[in-house]
Amino acid sequence: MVSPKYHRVEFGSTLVRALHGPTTTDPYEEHMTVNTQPVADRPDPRAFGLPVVEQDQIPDELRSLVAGVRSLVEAVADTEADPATLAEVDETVRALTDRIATGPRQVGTMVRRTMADGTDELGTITNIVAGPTNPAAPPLELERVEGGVQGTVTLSTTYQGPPGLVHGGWIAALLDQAVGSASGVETSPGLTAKLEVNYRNPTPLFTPLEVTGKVVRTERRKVYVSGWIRANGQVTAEAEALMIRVPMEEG
Ligand SMILES: CCCCCCCCCCCCCC(=O)SCCNC(=O)CCNC(=O)[C@H](O)C(C)(C)COP(=O)(O)OP(=O)(O)OC[C@H]1O[C@@H](n2cnc3c(N)ncnc32)[C@H](O)[C@@H]1OP(=O)(O)O
Repeated sequence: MVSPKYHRVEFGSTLVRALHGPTTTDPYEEHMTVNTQPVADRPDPRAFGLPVVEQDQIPDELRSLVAGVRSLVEAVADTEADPATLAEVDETVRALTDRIATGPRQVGTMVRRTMADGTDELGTITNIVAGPTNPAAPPLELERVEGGVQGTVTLSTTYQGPPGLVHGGWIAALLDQAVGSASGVETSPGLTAKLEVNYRNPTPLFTPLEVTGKVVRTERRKVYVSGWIRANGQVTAEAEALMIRVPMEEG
């Protein structure tokens, strides 16, 4: 049973009121048996009023559009086209935006994807680091490894801080995602209470970055997780994080 405290959960500016805990007949629970955590100990987003989309149900056309818009953002960020061309493209982009603006999805819409090893993972569909429908996300696709998760991402100038380097805030964002995901798949989903980042070496753009999160230990709802970013085999940043799992018991 999800704690009453979490029957009111704020996701950004939206107050999500979950009126009922998960029901025992919910088919969603049957999909969660891949995880080591017993199904009853994992929260069902729908009990919080949050819809769940299956990642493989996202239309190929939307995936392609997301990738195209990501390329557009990169092209815009770096363009030196002449003003007449810019004005023409601006008008076209605005017209296209009007065509696809069907209204926002419900804030907090979740996506469930199955990792390569068969583990199910839940995330928000527009998550800024890994959301599959978010062109502003790099995106980082993490896979299960022993004790946590790992994935590779290559960042362009859209993520630039110092010349040729990834912005420090984005380094923290990648690490936050990795530790959050590691905690989620190894235990159950939670929120980051603390994230300490050590920037050991510059993190380069246009270079495959290996991003890792591994659970170190768990104490009740507290999950201690470490994270690393490596470029060309060298650690560029590391993190120590404390995740707090969504409570499943009263109190
Ligand atoms: C349906 C489910 C959906 C889930 C979606 C997941 C999506 C994931 C996406 C991933 C995206 C990436 C991730 C993101 O971007 S997460 C987004 C960034 N993080 C946040 O916004 C979190 C904001 N903070 C909070 O909401 C609360 O403070 C939390 C939830 C963290 C704890 O408040 P809560 O009232 O629940 O906890 P409690 O007071 O009962 O304490 C419990 C225990 O924890 C210990 N403690 C607490 N805080 C700290 C601290 N700062 N240092 C040390 N210890 C701390 C406390 O002493 C106690 O210990 P003990 O007495 O047991 O020893």
